[in-house]
Amino acid sequence: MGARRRTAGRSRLLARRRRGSGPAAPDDPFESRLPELTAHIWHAKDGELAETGMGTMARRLPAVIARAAGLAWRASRADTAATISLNLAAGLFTAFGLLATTGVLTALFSAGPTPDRVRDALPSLALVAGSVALRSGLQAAAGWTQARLQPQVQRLVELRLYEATTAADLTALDDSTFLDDLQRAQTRGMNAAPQVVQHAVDVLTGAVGMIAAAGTLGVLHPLLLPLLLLTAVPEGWASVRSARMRYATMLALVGVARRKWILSDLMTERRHAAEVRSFTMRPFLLGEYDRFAAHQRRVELGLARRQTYAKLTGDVLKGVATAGVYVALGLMLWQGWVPLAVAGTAVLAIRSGQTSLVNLVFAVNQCYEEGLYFGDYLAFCDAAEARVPQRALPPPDTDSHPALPADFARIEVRDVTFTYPGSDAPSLRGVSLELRRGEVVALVGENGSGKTTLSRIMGGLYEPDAGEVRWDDVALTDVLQAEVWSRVAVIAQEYTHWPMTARQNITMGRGPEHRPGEPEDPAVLAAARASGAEEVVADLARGYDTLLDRRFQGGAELSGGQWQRLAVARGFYRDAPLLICDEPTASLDARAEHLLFDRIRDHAAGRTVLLITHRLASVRYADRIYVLEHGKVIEEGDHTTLMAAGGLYADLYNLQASAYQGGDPLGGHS
Ligand SMILES: Nc1ncnc2c1ncn2[C@@H]1O[C@H](COP(=O)(O)OP(=O)(O)OP(=O)(O)O)[C@@H](O)[C@H]1O
Repeated sequence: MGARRRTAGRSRLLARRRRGSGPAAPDDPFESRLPELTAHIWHAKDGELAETGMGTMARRLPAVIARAAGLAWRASRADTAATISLNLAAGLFTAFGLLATTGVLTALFSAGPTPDRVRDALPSLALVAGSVALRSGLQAAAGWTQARLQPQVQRLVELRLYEATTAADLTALDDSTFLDDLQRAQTRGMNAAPQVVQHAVDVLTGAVGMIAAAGTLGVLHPLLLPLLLLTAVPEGWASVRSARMRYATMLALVGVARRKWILSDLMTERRHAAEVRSFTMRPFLLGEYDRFAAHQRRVELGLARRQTYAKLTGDVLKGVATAGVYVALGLMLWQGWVPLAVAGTAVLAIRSGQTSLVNLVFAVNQCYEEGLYFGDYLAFCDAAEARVPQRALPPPDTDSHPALPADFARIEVRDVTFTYPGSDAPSLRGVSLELRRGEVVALVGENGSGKTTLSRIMGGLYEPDAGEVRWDDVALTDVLQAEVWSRVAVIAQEYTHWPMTARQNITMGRGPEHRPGEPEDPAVLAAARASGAEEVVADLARGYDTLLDRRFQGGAELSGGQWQRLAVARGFYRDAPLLICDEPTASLDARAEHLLFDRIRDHAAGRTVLLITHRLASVRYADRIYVLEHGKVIEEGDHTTLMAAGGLYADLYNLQASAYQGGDPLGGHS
């Protein structure tokens, strides 16, 4: 008794601990220390599916099939037409074979000596054999064309999505709804497309098989038709019920499955590997994973049990229905409504129709499910295409868009205002500035003041909500995007570590193709020398041909500063009249940083540079400095003027200078 009370007390204590920071209950995977998760894209449609009845499905199915057919038609007209006609022809021969069977049975069941009866049956038997062989050949050919269709459909849907996402306005990719829809379309919807086509063809095959069997029965005797339905309904019911149970179970396991994905990502991805080890996360992660996996196993074992019951019930009902059919057939024979040969053929037709109906019901279910995800994909593509700016498209006639002037005198930012989608406050409010040709102009300001946003507007990545950027008298928003991007080189604050060779990381797919053994492109060498990437490449095993990604064999990994030198080389290589450098030295060592600013000044000869940096020692030589605060220009002038003004720039500059001179940075002026 006392022991039981102690145990109960301990359980309460454990439960309290679990509610706090202790380990969660092994049998309750939802009492976890991981954050609560929303429904995952992979299962986003399960709820909708679980609640949709067969009637609704049947009503909505034609639209899904029409979309699948349209897609297949665009992917390959020949294969689509062949798939449909081969399936129809196979159905025709199924019916023909069944009808010919009556001839065989009639001959066999007629009076007379057996050899004569067999001889009489031979022509019909040849017809049956011929139609079975033809049907098999047609079905095999249909399978082949169907298999050919799959990769063509896949290619079409992938291309459409990537064409839209790479051309969509950059602000679309700042929009969380757009990103959610993209993820769902990419990870689930895109794969659903070939599945929908496959299941739509299965629906067609099942329907054709059903119609063939039903047609045969109708020809034999109209009363036989309801018998087909009677036997097929229980099995169809069991298969749909079992599929529904699977969906309901998947739905119940959404949270668990998603957590398992997250945990498996944490345990296998290279980017987490060092922290998993240094923070000794292994037992925690493995323990969490095991609890979720154990729960999932329990639920799935329960599902297997219930599915077996459903199948058993279906089988019993099917047995009862089949017995009913035989009784009905016996009665019809007894009454002389059908001859014995027709009854024999009817049994075969009913069996064939039964299989087709079960396949049909299953295909309808699958087609509908994949159709929901495919609908997501289509909706996303439409939305993404609507967000492709006119200026991204190739011009219908070249005169409709002006070119940027080759020898501009100045670039002017006039009264620019910009708010990110979904943000309440504007990131830029009436910003105006000017860059004369050949100048180095610096943008300075505290974190979040709007420097990167402004540089993106000047680089033609965002369009301002109000105001404009002009190159002499040409407004940037009138020019084709590709033209703007080719005239502006950007060394971005956040740049991509392209999983490509060192050379490709500099040329970015431009310039002459490099063949093995050929001398290096002088432009690549010059950009690498100016940026300091030359030393990085010299240390690589295969020089410019080294693949910069450890995930591939022979791939190399670079340090943060080494990557930054390559990113700078990329900007220098693109010989554009305007160079935007957004924090180009954040990861560089002191010597590399000093050298880089010198080289940016050299590079500027004849070009215009917009330099964004927090290293104020490097901006003192800029021709003009603009100071941003909360999206507004609050100061402008050269270093001397701004220092004399004693405003924010002077404060920030003195703060940095005093830190180097050993003064008290918090005191400001030492
Ligand atoms: N993609 C985005 N979506 C919504 N808001 C954004 C986005 N990018 C930046 N912002 C907001 O816009 C404001 C300006 O950001 P921006 O990156 O231009 O500042 P910054 O001056 O370059 O800062 P830092 O010195 O830290 O690089 C910030 O308030 C930031 O939160």
